[in-house]
Amino acid sequence: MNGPTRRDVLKYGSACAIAAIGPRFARSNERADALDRPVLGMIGTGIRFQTLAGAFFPNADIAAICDVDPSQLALGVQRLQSLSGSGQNAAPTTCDDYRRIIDRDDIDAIAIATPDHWHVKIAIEAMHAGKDVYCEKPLTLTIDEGRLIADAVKETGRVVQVGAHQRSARQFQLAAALLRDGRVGRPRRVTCAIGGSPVCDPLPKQSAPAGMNWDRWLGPTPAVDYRASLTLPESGYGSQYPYSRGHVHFRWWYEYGGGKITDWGAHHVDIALWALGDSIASEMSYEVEPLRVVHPIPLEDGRPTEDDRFNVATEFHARVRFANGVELDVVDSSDAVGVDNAILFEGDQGRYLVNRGKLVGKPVEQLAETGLPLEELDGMYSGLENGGAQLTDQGHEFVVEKHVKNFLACLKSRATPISGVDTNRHNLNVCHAINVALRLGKRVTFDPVKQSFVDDPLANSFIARPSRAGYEIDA
Ligand SMILES: NC(=O)C1=CN([C@@H]2O[C@H](COP(=O)(O)OP(=O)(O)OC[C@H]3O[C@@H](n4cnc5c(N)ncnc54)[C@H](OP(=O)(O)O)[C@@H]3O)[C@@H](O)[C@H]2O)C=CC1
Ligand SMILES: O=C1CO[C@H](CO)[C@@H](O)[C@@H]1O
Repeated sequence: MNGPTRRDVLKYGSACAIAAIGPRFARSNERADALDRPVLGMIGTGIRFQTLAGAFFPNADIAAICDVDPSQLALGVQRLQSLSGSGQNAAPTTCDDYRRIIDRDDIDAIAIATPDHWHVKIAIEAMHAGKDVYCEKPLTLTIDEGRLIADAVKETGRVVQVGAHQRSARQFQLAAALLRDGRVGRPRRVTCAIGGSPVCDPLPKQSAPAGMNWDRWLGPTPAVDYRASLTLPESGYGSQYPYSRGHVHFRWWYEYGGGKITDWGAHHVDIALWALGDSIASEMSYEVEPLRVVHPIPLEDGRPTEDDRFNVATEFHARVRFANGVELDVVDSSDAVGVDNAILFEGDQGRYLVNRGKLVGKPVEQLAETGLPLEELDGMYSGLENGGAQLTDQGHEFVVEKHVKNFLACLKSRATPISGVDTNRHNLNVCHAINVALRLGKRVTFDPVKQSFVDDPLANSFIARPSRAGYEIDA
């Protein structure tokens, strides 16, 4: 069955426009075989969609796409058409309500590339509707969302891959394995340089872009006015869109994201903790000290006092101390590591550095003599391929497609993907704890077993957030 059912139409009425923009997919194969080429629905057709579509397209049938903004949806359709060339297999149905996708019986899995405040709600509802889920990073916006999504994975047995795709890149896998194999001795400190978050001038209130469903964009977050700059930013990710409380720049508002700390912490902090052994963030209490922090507006009890401009920390240096003595530093600047964006691993016998372009340092130079840390690579994830003598995977698209293929393989094997919910959510909680310490400007201690901050009611007020009426998780 393709497209909306009668039940869909009765349930959601005409408010959700479905536009069939071409011939639909015909599914001739049986379900088990179909997982060789699963049918996918993609939710959120912004910048990330462009890359994800390219990664999924050769490996799955993209049957439906969804976005709350018709102009984004049109870009999504264009992208699929250009991927298909001839137009064959590039005719998804389109809608502005993700429930139309997760209710479809012919869709096996969904990919979520919406802003962060929608991730967990859509993912949980999709799992309960029987879908496997590829969900972009950062998986959660709060610590409690991590618990909720982990429970949903247990209850439903669905496969979930988080889009923390650096785990699929050879150089990050090797970097983690080298630390685990003791190639720099006993780990002392890992430093993640991730760059600061941007600052903006006050943004005037405006009508939301024509056709955009602003209420649905806000979803579970408080109802507020749309705001956007009248000019384009000079540079930076998403600089083709004006600064706004909305498209792309949602990252720089605590209501919808966590600034660089979660936006890039979801990559580098995850890799750092993978190297340190994963359970480090799920079993041991850790203390977070905000060594340096600048917010663009005053905060009161960690909450922004103005609502007309970005509010996340623009400059920061946080130190996380684990009970085993290892330290994790998360910094905005390159001072500590010498390049803008990288992870520096330091042990009592040496150091090395990794980022998306390179893996360098003495233990890397010595690999020809010492050999690859094969046992450690095997232990990190059973599905990890031995990449031979290769040290890096170049090319963002190539790595994302590897990550997508790992997800698709797990749809068949039902194994946990390389970036599964349980490890990911605990690692991301370190980022959430850092943000709480930065927002409160004080040291906090997080107990991952109890999932709460120790003796700290104010810090604990950040563990969960209420959902706006009508946008609670429907499971
Ligand atoms: N793994 C990685 O390396 C990367 C991951 N990402 C992640 O991908 C996600 C999207 O980021 P990005 O593409 O840059 O952001 P964009 O704002 O470009 O894209 C998000 C899209 O989702 C739409 N949207 C918002 N709410 C909903 C909803 N309820 N249902 C359907 N669509 C919705 C937005 O509409 P509107 O146009 O109205 O805003 C927008 O078009 C983020 O979580 C980000 O962290 C991003 C880049 C790289
Ligand atoms: O990898 C990435 C590239 O930069 C983007 C903007 O900061 C991130 O969201 C993304 O995860």
